[in-house]
Amino acid sequence: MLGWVRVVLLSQSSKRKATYAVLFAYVVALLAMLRPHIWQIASLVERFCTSSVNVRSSHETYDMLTSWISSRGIDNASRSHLVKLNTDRGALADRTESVRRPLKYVANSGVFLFWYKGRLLRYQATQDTSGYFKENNIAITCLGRSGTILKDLFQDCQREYVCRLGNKITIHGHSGGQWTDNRKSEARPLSTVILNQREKALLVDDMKDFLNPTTRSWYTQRSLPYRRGYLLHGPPGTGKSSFSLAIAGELNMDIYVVRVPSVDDESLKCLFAELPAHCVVLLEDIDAVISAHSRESEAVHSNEQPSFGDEKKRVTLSGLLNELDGVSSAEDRVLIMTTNHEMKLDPALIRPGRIDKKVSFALADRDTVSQIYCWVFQSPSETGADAQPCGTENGLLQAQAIQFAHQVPEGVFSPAEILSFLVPYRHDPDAAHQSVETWVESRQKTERNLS
Ligand SMILES: Nc1ncnc2c1ncn2[C@@H]1O[C@H](COP(=O)(O)OP(=O)(O)OP(=O)(O)O)[C@@H](O)[C@H]1O
Repeated sequence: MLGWVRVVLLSQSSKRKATYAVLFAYVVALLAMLRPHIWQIASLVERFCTSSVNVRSSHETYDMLTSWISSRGIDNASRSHLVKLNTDRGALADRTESVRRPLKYVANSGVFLFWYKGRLLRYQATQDTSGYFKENNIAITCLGRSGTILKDLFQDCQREYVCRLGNKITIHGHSGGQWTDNRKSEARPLSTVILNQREKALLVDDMKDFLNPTTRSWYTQRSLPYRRGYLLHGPPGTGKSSFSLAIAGELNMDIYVVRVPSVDDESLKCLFAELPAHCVVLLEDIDAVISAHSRESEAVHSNEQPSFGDEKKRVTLSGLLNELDGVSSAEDRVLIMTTNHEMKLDPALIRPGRIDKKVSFALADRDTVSQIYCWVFQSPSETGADAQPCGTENGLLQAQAIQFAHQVPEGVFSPAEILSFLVPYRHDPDAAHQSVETWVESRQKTERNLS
């Protein structure tokens, strides 16, 4: 700096030299005066002359941003990294046998600068701690009051991320009132969920029709709330959850799964407030909701006073209805509820408008058993996304499937039970035929002993 000043002064006339010297002295004096206030000035500049975008690690946008940053090695400059298993969809697809659990390094704390489209941006990673819960945050900041460059950056991150997703959907779980893990999973083909063909086609068409843009404007023109609810009911292991995940893949929508027994009104409210538009919401085991009536009768019939800490908070019917009917529900979401106990549901919960279509998932009949058989034993070339179990092209397999289905009593076993019997015999169908009768007898004997 001083060298530069010397060069400038030497090349000028003596009158100019004096002017520059005075100017330089003023600048130095001004800087010296401002020195004690340098942090206040920096914070004022930050407050009034910058724009920023924040992302939280519990949101998928965090994955989008960190993947974009890491793929360009921008965060190599950071000296503190968080190491995670890389569950990005692209990373899973690229995964080789030798790297079964690819690692991903994300800048964990600290600040660094990087260039994007000719502008200098700041990356700042911090960690928020509230109680036991820790969350990483990233703020991207640019100079200037317009955040357009940041929006461009996030659009780039999103484009790249969606490109890598391919055929995968994100399954969002939750911990209490916060969406936590977002598992990326290859969309399960609908053909692998075995259900009465006609019933399945009607249900899928209904959902697709609901999501059609013309349907949306039809609802809007008539001021009807644009939502549609489905109730999938039936015994455990009949494919209700599997169908919900498969339909999310078919509709190319992410799915948000709420385990109703593990939330209360407050956490349900937080979860619904964070739901995006255009997604599938799956409320599992909806019969765990308690109505005001059942609360009262529980209190009357219980002789024991609940001791301190015994009381487990649950979702109340009114709490759930508030969320279903509330402002945050009026988006193009497909709402699916599942239950093993349809008869226990309060009529208010399943009235038309909240539940528009009910579908029964039953224990396996002959047709279901033979479809499961074909699905297990058909060759890999026949198990593509559009493959139908028991396609007419494989006559021998069909005949064996029908024979097997006659060895299993109808309406007794769930598809999950039949699958669990067949899978160990997947390379030996003859052994499956020989063992099935003994298996049926032993299962029925166990059932009799239990009842
Ligand atoms: N109809 C079906 N078609 C294909 N697979 C099925 C079907 N039913 C069950 N399965 C298999 O059984 C397992 C359990 O199924 P799933 O969780 O979908 O049942 P569920 O009805 O949701 O059970 P629960 O009521 O206990 O939640 C899954 O691995 C699934 O692949």
